[in-house]
Amino acid sequence: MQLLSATRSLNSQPLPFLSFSHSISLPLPLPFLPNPSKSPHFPSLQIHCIDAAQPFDYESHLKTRYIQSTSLKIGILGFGNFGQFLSKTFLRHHHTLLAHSRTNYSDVANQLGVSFFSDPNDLFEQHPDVVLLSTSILSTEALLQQLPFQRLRRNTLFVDVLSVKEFPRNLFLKYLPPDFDILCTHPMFGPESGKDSWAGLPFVYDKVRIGEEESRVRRCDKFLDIFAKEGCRMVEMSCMEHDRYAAGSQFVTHTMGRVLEKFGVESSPINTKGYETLLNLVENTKGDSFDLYYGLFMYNQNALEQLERLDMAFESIRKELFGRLHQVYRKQLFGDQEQEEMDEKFSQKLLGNGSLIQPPLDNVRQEGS
Ligand SMILES: O=C(O)C(=O)C[C@]1(C(=O)O)C=C[C@@H](O)C=C1
Repeated sequence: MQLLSATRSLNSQPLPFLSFSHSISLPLPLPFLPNPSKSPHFPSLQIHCIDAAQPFDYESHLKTRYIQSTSLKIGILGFGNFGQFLSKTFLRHHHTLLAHSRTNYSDVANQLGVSFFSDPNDLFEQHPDVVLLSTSILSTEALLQQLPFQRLRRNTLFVDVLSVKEFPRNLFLKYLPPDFDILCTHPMFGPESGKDSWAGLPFVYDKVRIGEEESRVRRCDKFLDIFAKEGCRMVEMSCMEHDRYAAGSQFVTHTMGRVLEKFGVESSPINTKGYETLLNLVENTKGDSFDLYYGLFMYNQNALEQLERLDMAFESIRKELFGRLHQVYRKQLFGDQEQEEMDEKFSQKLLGNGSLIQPPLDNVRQEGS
């Protein structure tokens, strides 16, 4: 079947959804195109015929319609490393992005195809569907206190991607107008761990407050879909549960990374695989700001307990090591019988008050000398 298309000559726009092709004379009437000889608006319209152009155009038309129906206007507050990292993927999913940050990131934003606003008033006047907080944990409350919510549409969806969850949840509930929807999320990855792919990486979310209207439910789902389509492992859990798990995993990871950095691990010519893992851990933790680490500690109520557990675990390991060492010395000095008695006493002491028993090395040496 021969299908029709049209082009207009220089200085004019191509007609929407019509393709270019080679010219052939037209025996058919064209009810949907203006007659070039009669129309003053299309002075030099040329009519062309092509094969099989229409299905292609129809497809692209459908695609455009699909993108329009699934695309969101997302305003990102905080356009540092993490905000930029997320934007790249959001853009691939054809969402429209607006950004605001204290620092002027207009050049980076331009390069990415994101509209940058140095004033949040201007961004909010664009009426984003979603406002995404990608701020540091420490600056979040100060920012929320200053935002001109009145410039937004009445039921805007607020989302955060902070590494702690109860804290932003409570701030949202405190500062956002009651009509706004709230989705708290935590992508358990970042610019380093998610640089090649997000496939299989956990994405935690809690629909804290989503209105019942279909459009609001759909808007939230469209946002979550970005991560689902990237292959993330979608984990719905309460903010409280998240913080409990994250203190025992992410916070402990960052702590160990920082401890080892202070300790001064260095590559050697005979690195084991395990040691390389430690070196990588230090590298990864170094890449994250101390503000992030401090935020993980200060704004997750489970973090202190985990720090204390780490301390206790370290002491316990020391005790185990020095306990054995002590046994070896006693055995050398007093033989097996004495050793058995000592073993019993020693383990009772350990179990008793759990306090650290200093290795009696000096005593042993003195006794032996
Ligand atoms: O990939 C990175 O760059 C990260 O540091 C990601 C990392 C982490 O691994 O702790 C840091 C912050 C986010 O909350 C999630 C994960």
